[in-house]
Amino acid sequence: MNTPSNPNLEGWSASYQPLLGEILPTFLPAQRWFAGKGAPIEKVEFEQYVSWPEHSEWLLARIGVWFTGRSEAQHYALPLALAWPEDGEEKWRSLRRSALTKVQIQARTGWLYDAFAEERFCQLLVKLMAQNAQIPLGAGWLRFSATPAFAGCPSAISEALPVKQLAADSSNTSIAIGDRLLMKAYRRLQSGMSPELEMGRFLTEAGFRNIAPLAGALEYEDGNGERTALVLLHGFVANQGDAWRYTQDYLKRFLDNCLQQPEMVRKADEIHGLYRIFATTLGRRTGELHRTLAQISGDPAFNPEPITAADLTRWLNRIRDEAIATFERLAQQRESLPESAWPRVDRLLAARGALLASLKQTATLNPGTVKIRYHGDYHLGQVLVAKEDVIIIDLEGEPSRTLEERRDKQSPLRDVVGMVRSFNYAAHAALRPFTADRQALAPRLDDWERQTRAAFLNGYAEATRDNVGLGIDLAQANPLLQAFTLEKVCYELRYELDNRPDWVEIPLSGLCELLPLLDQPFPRINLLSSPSMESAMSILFEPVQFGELRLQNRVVLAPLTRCRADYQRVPNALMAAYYAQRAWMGLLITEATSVEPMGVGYPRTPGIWSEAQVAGWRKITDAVHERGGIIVLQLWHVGRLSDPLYLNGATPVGPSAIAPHELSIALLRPKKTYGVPHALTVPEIAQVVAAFRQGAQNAKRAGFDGVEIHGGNGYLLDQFLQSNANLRTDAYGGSPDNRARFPLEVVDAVVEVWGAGRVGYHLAPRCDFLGMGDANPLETFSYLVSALSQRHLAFIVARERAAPDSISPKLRPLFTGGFIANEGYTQQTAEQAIASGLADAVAFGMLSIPNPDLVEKFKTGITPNAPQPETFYNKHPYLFDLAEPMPAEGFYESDREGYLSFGPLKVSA
Ligand SMILES: Nc1ncnc2c1ncn2[C@@H]1O[C@H](COP(=O)(O)OP(=O)(O)O)[C@@H](O)[C@H]1O
Ligand SMILES: O=P(O)(O)O[C@H]1O[C@H](CO)[C@@H](O[C@H]2O[C@H](CO)[C@@H](O)[C@H](O)[C@H]2O)[C@H](O)[C@H]1O
Repeated sequence: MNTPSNPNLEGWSASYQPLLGEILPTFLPAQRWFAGKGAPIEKVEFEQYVSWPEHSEWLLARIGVWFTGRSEAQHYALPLALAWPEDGEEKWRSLRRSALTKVQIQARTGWLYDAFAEERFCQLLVKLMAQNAQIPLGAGWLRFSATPAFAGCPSAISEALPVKQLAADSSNTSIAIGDRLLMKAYRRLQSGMSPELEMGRFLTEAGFRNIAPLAGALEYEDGNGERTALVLLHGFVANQGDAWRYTQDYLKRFLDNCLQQPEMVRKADEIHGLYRIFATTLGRRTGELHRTLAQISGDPAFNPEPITAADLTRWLNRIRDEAIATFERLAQQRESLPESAWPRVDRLLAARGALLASLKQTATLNPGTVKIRYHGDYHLGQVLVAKEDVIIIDLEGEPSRTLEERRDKQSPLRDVVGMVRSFNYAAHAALRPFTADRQALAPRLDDWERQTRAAFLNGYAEATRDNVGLGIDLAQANPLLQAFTLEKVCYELRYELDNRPDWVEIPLSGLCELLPLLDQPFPRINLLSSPSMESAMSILFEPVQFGELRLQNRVVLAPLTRCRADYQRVPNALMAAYYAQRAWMGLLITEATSVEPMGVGYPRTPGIWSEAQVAGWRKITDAVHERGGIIVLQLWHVGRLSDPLYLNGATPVGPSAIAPHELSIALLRPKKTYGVPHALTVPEIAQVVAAFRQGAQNAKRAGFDGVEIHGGNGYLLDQFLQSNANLRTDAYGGSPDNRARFPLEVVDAVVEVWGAGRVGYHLAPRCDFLGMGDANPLETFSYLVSALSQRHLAFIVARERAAPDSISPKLRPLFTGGFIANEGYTQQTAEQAIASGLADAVAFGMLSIPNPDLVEKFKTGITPNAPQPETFYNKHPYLFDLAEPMPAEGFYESDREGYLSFGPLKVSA
């Protein structure tokens, strides 16, 4: 290490130790440009310095910073200068922000400060560039240079232009030299070709008009000829601020207006005209930037190249590694984040495996575009608004990456994704101050975001349409976009964890919005219809707690008989895929699952009495949990709704020996009516209760989050409850409390296993299912629901189409747990039901079958696919032919139809 030789600086050499030991370790982390925030500093050293010829009080220093537990140091440029009392009060005041410490030199007391705050120092740098000067430093040289663009600013050296440091909130230090030049001083030093210098030269030479022209540079060249950029000089662009500020100001005015003039709300589509013009221009200029960078110039560092399979694999591996590291950090820092962020953090951590797995599928897809040099850290803050146009600045790439990574050619879609994410950031940030009106304003910001995104993409498409390498239809879902979005949001999350922990909610919600996309044939994202903030604000998407179950949203999968298990009633991999696809729903209630062999009444419905069944279900619960979903098993006994065909020749059982009146056996052809059941004796009733208890225990071993007891739809518990099927005269028949005795015994047995907070109950108060009827439904169901409430069950599902004669509104106040409405609901009526207090959540049955992405469809406003009833219960010709051999996987290929495959999912703008 050099030692200072200049006599004027010798005096403060006494300050080195405190400077290195205390002052710099405190000063550095407070600087926005310091990249080592959060890591404990072990030591700081001067690595190189030179005092300036003719200016002995200026020192150009390179410092090294070492961190505890890390082998690699970071290097920074920190030119230093001294100020004395005789420099005057005004100068002292102006330097305050840049001061490091007071120094005592001989008899004088002065301040040591960052020399970029010194006007004459900056002016001298410009002058030396104009002279293409060279100054020896250590074994190398400081090399100053000017480009032809500098010639446009001759006055910059002939006049002593005023120097003004721009706001400190930046990765580097930017200094305006009059209104002619903009000097950007790099702080963190990385040796190698500077991407910003290289890009600036290329684009300036190519005559691209929407950047600030590169005018000059200062580089250090070491003894081996390796260069490090220290300062860049650009032409100054008169501007109205950067596009981030411009957008925030615009949105603040818009939101204020929305509150003051609510009638504007209705006209939201019409009112962003001017902003849309801006966004279109931004898109067009972005496209033109990429077009210029995609020109064949003869410079191998810039020539476009096709994207190869090896590129894709490399990129996706990097995205995966970064995502893993990001999730790791998220897990470590969870506790330090605001508590409101925890549910999202937990959901993401639970779903990380599925998110990462989705990348594998993307690897095989050829995007059909070229790879080129690109901006690399593209967001609204990187664009200056200049008159009616935009100027793109800061072409240095993501500061946290190595120079080589930043100079790598990539898909320009990365920039497109960067800007689209920035619109989302802008909407979230604009909403932050409006805490009291969030609910009302969020949909308005959604409108704005959607319109802005579409205008930007249209502008981009217009500028790149006829370019063979770039012209890609962004309205078409493109799986690479999802991978790049994942990459970008992970970057944002790391950035916010390091710099602005109170902003982490923005990338966290960005990541959560990617989760529902995993279920599509291969992960797809459509920039024109990606999930929005409005959705996040809809009441359907608010989390809710039912007992011990925490639902991420209020869209529940209704239990649906699908007849896809094997002939031994063992759940298979097909079923695992089906449930995993729907893991994004707030709660999955499985298809009805019989607790004992006497409780079955349909072909290929699953059971939960055998070990093979427990193992089959375990695969399903694992698949759902891997995606962060929660799933409860519906425990079932069909009672009299069966046939000896399913029961090894035995007679079905019921409360009384009466058949459902002339009712045909479901699915059986040729048609046949249900027979008269055997009336269960009291000891037999106890055996059925025991079978439910055992089923509940088995469900626990199969990894479920809870169970739902099937007490509706005309099955055994409902047969006991309703007066037209129960003619008993013992303790299980007669009054409502007697008829409810057996269902409640089942409840108590199941609660013993699970605790009430994880048990739900299914009922059908309309009494019109499968031969049911009650003399006084309101009295009967009120009794049962009150009894369930006293037992503190987590939830009930009331299957009853909403109509003037519904009794659900009367039952709802009797139950203190979660009330889930069901049958025939649409998104709109579901929202109304929840908003009016009629329900806490809504279970969707038929709509969930052809729409595994129902939550996403609701969020994006895409019309759900229509149900196809002919495929509900499996159209396989051997449905009833138990002797027919089944493939080892436990399902036929044709079982997929209407179950896992629905053709391409509809995606519309
Ligand atoms: N050529 C220019 N003309 C005028 N102002 C500029 C110019 N370049 C940058 N700026 C201003 O300096 C700020 C920081 O520039 P930028 O290159 O983004 O620095 P950083 O790399 O530190 O983020 C910009 O937001 C803008 O206000
Ligand atoms: O300082 P840089 O311009 O190099 O960029 C860094 O800081 C940005 C924050 O200022 C950060 O951008 C993120 O926040 C923006 C809003 O403040 C938002 O518009 C961007 O979309 C979001 O990525 C950027 O990522 C970081 O590199």
